[in-house]
Amino acid sequence: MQADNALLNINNLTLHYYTKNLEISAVDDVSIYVEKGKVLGIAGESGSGKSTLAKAIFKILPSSAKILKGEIIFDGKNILDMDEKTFSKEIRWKRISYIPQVSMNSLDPVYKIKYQLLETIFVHEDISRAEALERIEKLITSVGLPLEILNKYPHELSGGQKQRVMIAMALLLNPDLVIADEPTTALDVIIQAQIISLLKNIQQEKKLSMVFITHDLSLLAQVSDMIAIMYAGRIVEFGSVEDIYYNPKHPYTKLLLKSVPNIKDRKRKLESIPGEVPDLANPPKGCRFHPRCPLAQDICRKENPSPIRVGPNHYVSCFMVGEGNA
Ligand SMILES: Nc1ncnc2c1ncn2[C@@H]1O[C@H](COP(=O)(O)OP(=O)(O)OP(=O)(O)O)[C@@H](O)[C@H]1O
Repeated sequence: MQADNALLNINNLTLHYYTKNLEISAVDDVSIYVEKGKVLGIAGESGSGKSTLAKAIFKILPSSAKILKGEIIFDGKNILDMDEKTFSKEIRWKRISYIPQVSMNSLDPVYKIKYQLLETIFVHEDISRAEALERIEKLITSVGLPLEILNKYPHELSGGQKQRVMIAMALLLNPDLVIADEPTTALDVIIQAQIISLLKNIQQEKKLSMVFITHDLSLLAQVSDMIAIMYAGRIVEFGSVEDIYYNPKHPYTKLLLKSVPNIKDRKRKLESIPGEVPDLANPPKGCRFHPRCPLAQDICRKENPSPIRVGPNHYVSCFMVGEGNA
């Protein structure tokens, strides 16, 4: 699965967490790509491995995570082969940046915002303080914040303001790829809408590539060009926004769409997906969705379906696709 214009290619990535007594299969044989200047949205229920995937791309996985297989090719180089020193000097923040979940409290509580932003610039660039400050002030204004916040401590800011600071931080060194990991979860709906439209405007203006992670499928239609649907550590469907919304093929994607409110069709009854997300310390054999799948057959209980190409950029991992069912 490759695109001519891809900036990021993840190929067959498989990683496990090792805890005291458990081996958790958090990401299994994942292959996806992000094209230059495009947004890849990744959706899936809680615990499906979305954040783990984001952390793998930014190389901030905890030491309990081990990559067992696969590659993450960024601009032609496998970043998994890069040592930490090279990655932090050449790639992290400079070429790939990261907007974490609001709850991650990524700002240092003891420093004013200005110093945290200055520090990020000075670690990577040899420019004067005046030049750095000028860039910071421009960015803070462009993310809709007043300049006064530069002299404040993180605890003096609201959740929405902190997230705007994180967006400014992510753009500080002009990266090519931004990974946004549930950037608006925990914010109220109005602030959430403002942050999403800010991110989308910046992405288009700067022609950024972006990975946008959420469990909220209705958000993804607004921001994405391509969408990957993740289930229990695997990508079950990958395609353009139109493919996923108007021509979904995987039974899980179809059920997930039915569980999302639709503004145009308020009368439609929302359906919840029966059953539970599997325990990744002991995932089901075969297709991991088979215990909840209305179409499951014997083969689904035994074998793991590989992605099948069903359109120019549309892939589905399901044995029942092409069987007249999906
Ligand atoms: N540090 C860790 N140690 C052990 N297991 C972990 C760790 N982090 C995540 N996991 C497990 O890996 C699996 C994938 O988790 P992950 O957080 O990547 O999913 P997610 O889709 O991002 O969920 P959410 O939307 O709730 O953030 C889960 O089973 C989770 O319990």
